[in-house]
Order: sequence, then structure tokens, then C-alpha cells
Amino acid sequence: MSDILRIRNLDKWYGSYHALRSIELAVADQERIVVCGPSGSGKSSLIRCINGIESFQSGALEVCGIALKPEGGDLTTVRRNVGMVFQQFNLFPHMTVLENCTLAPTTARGMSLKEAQAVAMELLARVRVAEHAHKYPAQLSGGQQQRVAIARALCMKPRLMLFDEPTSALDPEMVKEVLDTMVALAHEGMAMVCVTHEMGFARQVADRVVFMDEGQVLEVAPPAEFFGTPRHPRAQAFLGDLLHA
Ligand SMILES: Nc1ncnc2c1ncn2[C@@H]1O[C@H](COP(=O)(O)OP(=O)(O)OP(=O)(O)O)[C@@H](O)[C@H]1O
Repeated sequence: MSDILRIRNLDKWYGSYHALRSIELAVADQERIVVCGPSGSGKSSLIRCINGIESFQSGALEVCGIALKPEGGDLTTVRRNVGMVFQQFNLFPHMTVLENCTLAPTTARGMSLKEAQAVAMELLARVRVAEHAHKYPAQLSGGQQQRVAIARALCMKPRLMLFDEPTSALDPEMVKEVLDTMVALAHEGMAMVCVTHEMGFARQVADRVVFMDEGQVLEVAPPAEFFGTPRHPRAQAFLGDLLHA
């Protein structure tokens, strides 16, 4: 299988702060990666670089064989191939659920409104929120809004989905419905890079777990290995802290 994402020797600074250090990561088509690590370890920065919304200073980043510019902002290429779901849903509040889902396909992909609506309704049904298509985001629960955000990202027919702590802003009772949606997506073969502390999800769907600390990738291992006997002492400490949290 070909790589859908290739990151080589990537470094990122915020001013004088070295946030990402020599990151190397390749993700194959249909592969599921879970990224974990302590707060401030650079997980969001990495995801945001992959999505083209953050710049990086050196190294190379390729999505579907297309190199992203280090200065960021190369959004057309990225939007065609990469869907992103954020912690804070990020739906447009003044648009209905359906309008949220049809905006990018009609503007960035040149789909007709009719076609975009048909695609959106199918995806909204798949994440079980089709009956809310004509409501505004504020009229939905957090879990429903996040499932809409997933459907909205899927409307662009991405080849890779990025998730940045998609369940951490949710009330506990809504976490499962969002994770179930993500598990279903993973089982359908969607390639994903998912920042999450939901280790049950990681065990269930990840092909590999990536552990980051202080801007570095310190360990990459299949879940059975990572959760069994993580090699790096800082990964061991991180998992110990999670268990006692
Ligand atoms: N826009 C920014 N300007 C300056 N520093 C930043 C900026 N964004 C992040 N940082 C710093 O870079 C480091 C990595 O942040 P990042 O958000 O990528 O970590 P994270 O692992 O996702 O953390 P968390 O789990 O808390 O979300 C942190 O020390 C953070 O303070």
C-alpha cells in the first residue's frame, strides 16, 4: 500500500520555542494512527501542520504525494485530501447543519448544490443526525454537533481524516456515540491520524500508536506492544499517569 502521508525531519518553532523536533512519520493508505502524549508535547501542532493551518520551518511534509509548503496556507491541496475534526466542533453557528456540510463541497470542490446536498444527507444519515439537517448547531447536543463535524469533513471525500481530541470537550455520556462513529469509519478503511487520550479506542482500532513528548516522537508501536510493554520510560510514565487519572 502507498503512503498517504509522509513527514520527514520536520521541525517547527513558535518564535524561539522548538515545538516539533525532527518528526519522522509515514502513514499508509487505510492506516489508523493514534497520537498520544502529555499536554504540550506537540500533538496539536503536528496535526495542524499536516492540515496546512500551521507553518513549519524545515523538513518535508507530503499528503497524497503532494508536498505542502513550509509556510503553510497551501489549503487547496490539503482540503481536497484531508478532513479535520477539532475538539471544539467548529461548526458555523449561523448555518444549518446541511449548509455547514455543503459549503466546502460547493465552493472548493465545485459540486452543484443538489449533488452536495445529496452527499451530505447520506453522510448525515451515516452518523445518525439526518433528522437534524435543518437545525442550527446550537440546537444540537455536543455529541450530535461532533458527529455533524465528522460528516462535514467526510463530505469532501477525504483520503485522510485528522482528529484532534474530538471527544475531550464532550460530556462523558456523549463520548461513546462519537467514538462509535470513528470506529465505524476506521472499519470502513478510512486512513486516520487521531490525537486522543481514549486508549480504549487506540486499542480497538489503531494500527500503530505514536507517543510524543517535548516535541519528539519517542515511540511508535502497535497497540498490543505499546500498552503491554512500552519501551520508552516516558511512555511508561505517561501510561501510568493515565491509569491513575
Ligand atoms: N500559537 C502558539 N504560539 C506559541 N506557542 C505555542 C502555540 N501553540 C502551541 N504552542 C506551544 O507549543 C507546545 C506544543 O503545543 P501543542 O498544542 O502542539 O501540544 P499538545 O500536545 O497538543 O498539548 P495538549 O494535549 O495540551 O493539547 C506547547 O508548549 C504550547 O504552549
